[in-house]
Amino acid sequence: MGVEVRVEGLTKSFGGHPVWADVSLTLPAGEISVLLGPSGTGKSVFLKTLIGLLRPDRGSIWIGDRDLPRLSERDLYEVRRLFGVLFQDGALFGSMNLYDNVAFPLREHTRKSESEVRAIVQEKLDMVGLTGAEDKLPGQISGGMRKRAGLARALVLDPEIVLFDEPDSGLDPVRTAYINQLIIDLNQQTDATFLIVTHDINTARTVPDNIGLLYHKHLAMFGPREMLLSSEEPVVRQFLNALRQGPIGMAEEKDADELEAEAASGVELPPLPPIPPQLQPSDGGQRRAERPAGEWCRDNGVTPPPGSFAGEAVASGRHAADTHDFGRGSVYRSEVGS
Ligand SMILES: Nc1ncnc2c1ncn2[C@@H]1O[C@H](COP(=O)(O)OP(=O)(O)OP(=O)(O)O)[C@@H](O)[C@H]1O
Repeated sequence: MGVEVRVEGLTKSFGGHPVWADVSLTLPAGEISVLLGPSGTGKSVFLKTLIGLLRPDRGSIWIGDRDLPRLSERDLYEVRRLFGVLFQDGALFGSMNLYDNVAFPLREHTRKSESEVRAIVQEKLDMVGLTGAEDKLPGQISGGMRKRAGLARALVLDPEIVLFDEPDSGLDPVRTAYINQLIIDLNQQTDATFLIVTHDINTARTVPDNIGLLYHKHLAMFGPREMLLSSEEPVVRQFLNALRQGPIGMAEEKDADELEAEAASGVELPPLPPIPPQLQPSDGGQRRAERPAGEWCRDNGVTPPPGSFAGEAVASGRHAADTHDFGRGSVYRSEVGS
């Protein structure tokens, strides 16, 4: 079972230049969260700070009663074992085959016998669909396979928190769809707490339980997926819908003249697109963290964008027979139409 990570007032700068300041958020135990933000807003720095590779200027990272930035090197080493990290390029050793790459953390950090190591490595390779590829070298396989091998290695010590640094970078849309499905399935199987840094809007819209957006040196918003996908907040709306209109410009923030010109031009923002269904585990089961479609909007009195949840009863076989859920979708459709 994953653990909650509570970040309070986290601030990081390099040479007096702030990357971000006063970031506070909670990664709920066992849930999938996505962190978005324009290039250079410090998403990778945030991941590195979470695992203690970078020290923040101020603030706390609570895991249970332990505040990571305040731990001694020795205690930090212990806490790091709670984390599994999928680095952008998989960070595999080029001279080792996949088996030895995945076995590496077990041989390095545990005293397991080679037969125990073998059982665990086979299990993890199977989880990511790489059974049979044990003898391949990283250079002999595709980028998508390298990501999956990196993921098997990130999971080998049964982490409670898994960090993904751009799991979709360099992948084509089909491979990205596969890796997204794998992330959902692994979350179902492990119940670990997942944090994904990505630029892929489709991933952000369909995979996570929560979304956060870093912008202009602070956390613009963090919350349940439906909250951000129904938000009218300009920067959230612009980013999650990949629009040119809004406060984010080519170099990060538009200046006052650009914004004024945009307002004067009378360009109307397109309406918010429907909230798409969240990806479901491929075995037809349920993730522990999963919430019924539309629940957040309903509980918070938010009318979702027109067309939201309309396909839910069809998209997920599980809900098809659930007339209550289907009824809820219908209510939204009629509310929206009225
Ligand atoms: N070790 C470091 N020393 C000094 N500056 C750094 C260091 N690491 C990162 N930075 C700076 O911090 C800022 C944020 O970088 P980071 O790589 O975290 O952004 P990002 O949001 O992950 O970007 P991208 O989406 O392009 O990957 C950048 O301006 C970068 O140059």
